[in-house]
Amino acid sequence: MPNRCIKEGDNPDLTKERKTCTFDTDELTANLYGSRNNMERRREITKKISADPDFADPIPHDFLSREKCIEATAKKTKAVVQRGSEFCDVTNYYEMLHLINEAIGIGGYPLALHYGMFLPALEGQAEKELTDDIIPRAKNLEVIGAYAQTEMGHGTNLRELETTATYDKATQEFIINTPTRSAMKWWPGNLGKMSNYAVVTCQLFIDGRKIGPHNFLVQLRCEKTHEPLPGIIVGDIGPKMAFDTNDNGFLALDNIRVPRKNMLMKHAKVSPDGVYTPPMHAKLNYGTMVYVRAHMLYAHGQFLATAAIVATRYSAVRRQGRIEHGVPEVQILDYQTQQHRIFPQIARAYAIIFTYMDIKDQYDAMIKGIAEGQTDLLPDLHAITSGLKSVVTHMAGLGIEQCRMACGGHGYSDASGLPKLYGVQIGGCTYEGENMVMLQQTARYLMKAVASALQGKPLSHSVAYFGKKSSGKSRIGKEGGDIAREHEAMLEALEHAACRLSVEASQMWEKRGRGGETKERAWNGVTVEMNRAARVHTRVFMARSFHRRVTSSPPSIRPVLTDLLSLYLHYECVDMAHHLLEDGFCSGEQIRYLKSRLYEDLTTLRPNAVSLVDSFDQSDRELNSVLGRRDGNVYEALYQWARKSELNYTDVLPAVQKYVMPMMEENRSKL
Ligand SMILES: CCCCCCCC/C=C\C/C=C/C(=O)SCCNC(=O)CCNC(=O)[C@H](O)C(C)(C)COP(=O)(O)OP(=O)(O)OC[C@H]1O[C@@H](n2cnc3c(N)ncnc32)[C@H](O)[C@@H]1OP(=O)(O)O
Ligand SMILES: Cc1cc2nc3c(=O)[nH]c(=O)nc-3n(C[C@H](O)[C@H](O)[C@H](O)COP(=O)(O)OP(=O)(O)OC[C@H]3O[C@@H](n4cnc5c(N)ncnc54)[C@H](O)[C@@H]3O)c2cc1C
Repeated sequence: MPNRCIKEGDNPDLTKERKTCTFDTDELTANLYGSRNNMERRREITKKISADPDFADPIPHDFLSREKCIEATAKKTKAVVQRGSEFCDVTNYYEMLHLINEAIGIGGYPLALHYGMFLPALEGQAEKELTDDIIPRAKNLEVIGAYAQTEMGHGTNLRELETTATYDKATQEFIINTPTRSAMKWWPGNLGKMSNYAVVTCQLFIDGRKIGPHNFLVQLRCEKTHEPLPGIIVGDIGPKMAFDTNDNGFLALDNIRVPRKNMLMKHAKVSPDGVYTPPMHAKLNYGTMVYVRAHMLYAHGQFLATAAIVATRYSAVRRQGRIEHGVPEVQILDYQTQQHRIFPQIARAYAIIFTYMDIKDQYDAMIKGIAEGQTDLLPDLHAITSGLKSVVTHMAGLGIEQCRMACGGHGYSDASGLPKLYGVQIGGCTYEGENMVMLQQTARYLMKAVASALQGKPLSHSVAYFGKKSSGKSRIGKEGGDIAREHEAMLEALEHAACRLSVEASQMWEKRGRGGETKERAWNGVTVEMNRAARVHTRVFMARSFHRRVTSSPPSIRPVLTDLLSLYLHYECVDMAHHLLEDGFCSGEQIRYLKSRLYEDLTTLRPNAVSLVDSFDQSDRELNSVLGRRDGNVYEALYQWARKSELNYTDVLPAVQKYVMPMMEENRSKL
């Protein structure tokens, strides 16, 4: 079967892997990106960018200072903006996303938050009077914006943000102020140096009454000189774990006046005479976060895919050790432990991307509903995206780390691309709401679902399975080799576990309440269990999404996807075996059966492993990894990469000349 990656001059082990492919890689790629046309468009963009001198990196960013990286990235950003339409349809979200990944990379760029949050906030929350003015200018990049919500002292607990916006009826303006050091905005991406505007989240005060967090458009810098405006202190928060090319910033505002229309008033409003009208749903002001949580699933699925590509290809190329005496050294991909480390990451990357597709459909339906005055889809979507954001970022982080370690010593080198990838990706556990906090949002929703299920009330989409009657005993291992029924048995077992954990957490919560604790204190005594239930529920949602996509996939790729789904479900069930065993729903024998099936899956997938990762269709530019390169010619490339280290510009380093050589000389002369 064709694997389109095969080319002459490639590492022979990789070519051999590609020849064992049992499916058409292009079919799978097209399925993953929605259509053949989308796949072709991605490839055209890659080809054009790779050949364009404006996007060439004579020195890899690994060897540049942060300032030099930012300069190189800003230059490329300008080229993308000015010449974007030469490469792609700039109005197409996915084409633009691909263009930016190819042209710039993942470490941040001056417009990341402008496009990722500033514009979405204005489009989703501002009303016409404001949008008519600012959105065309923002889209035209006459101005650049950030989303400034988090403060030094508060990020999670939005209710306690300290920045104030006080309405002045006399002038019909808001006065925006940073009252304390801890009230300084801290962390917002692209706020420090790039943006001249920001959407700033403030506590709204009218007539001395605190109303709660609302968003305001504030100009930060002069449009001509880019100098901060009077009363505004703004800068970069300094080096951090990754996102080197993003100027995450700080901001203090000294009683800055903005006109009334600068409040984002699509949902909540303040009239000229200071009358406040609440939004039709209390949390519509938090809509930008729901948007990002939904869309970041795609990015994190792709991050995990990158790591899986690197680890799989490298493991096919690297030969070390023997499985039996007297035979040549084996590809490390033949070790069962290596397969067990890497293959679940391949499956999880597919699962995350497929889940994103479902969530995107739900998100679009929710937005349509809001436009028609209905918010009924919001609570379910908020609950499931809070859980998915948390589970996916954590899963992807663990997966990338496994892939990095699976590359041995070279995985520790920046040449692999994996340390940087991990640094960027793992930020997702924190931003858009710290994971432990967001899981509690899901858990709250589960508690309501438990109550509804007990009362026989209707259940919404993500928790509909709470209404199913459990069979009491799992059917795992009893389906006589019928793979579709085996999949269903595993899904049923996971649903049973999620439902049981939710009910038990609810009972623990109630029990503490009956013991005299307030609801809130009792909640804090059971949050570990609450979050556990939320995680399992979220993993059920992902498993169902994956299952749905596989069973509806074209017949040509369904067999390989079914193998991948088998591995995914067996792995998930073994990973959550304790939840399946705890109440006797599954027996020890059934868990042993799942493990043996998982080991069979590793062997089944082995011939298709490289082709499955090739199907993610990430280019060498996107991978940015010497170990993961498509042609597999790793060792020569590794040496050429190291030669570019600034330590190798001279054979004798100035530091050695200045300190180390004299020290050795002194020691020699002492003898
Ligand atoms: C587009 C592509 C994406 C690319 C990604 C670009 C990468 C760039 C990298 C980084 C960007 C990072 C940006 C940021 O981090 S911006 C800052 C993000 N900050 C947060 O996420 C803060 C997290 N905190 C919160 O969201 C909230 O404070 C809270 C939800 C934790 C708690 O809020 P609170 O007001 O205290 O509410 P309650 O818990 O009491 O809940 C009340 C009620 O409201 C419901 N609810 C809460 N939030 C929402 C929501 N967003 N939508 C709908 N409903 C919501 C909640 O469920 C409760 O419901 P109830 O039980 O029925 O009462
Ligand atoms: C790379 C990056 C980019 C960012 N970009 C932006 C941006 O563009 N705009 C912006 O406004 N912000 C941005 N942020 C800030 C980010 O949104 C916050 O850091 C994040 O929401 C977490 O909030 P926090 O820092 O207040 O964490 P904290 O809430 O202080 O978390 C610290 C610990 O306390 C725990 N904790 C806190 N509350 C609870 C609770 N109720 N129950 C149990 N445990 C709790 C947490 O679980 C965690 O373990 C960014 C952050 C990063 C790292």
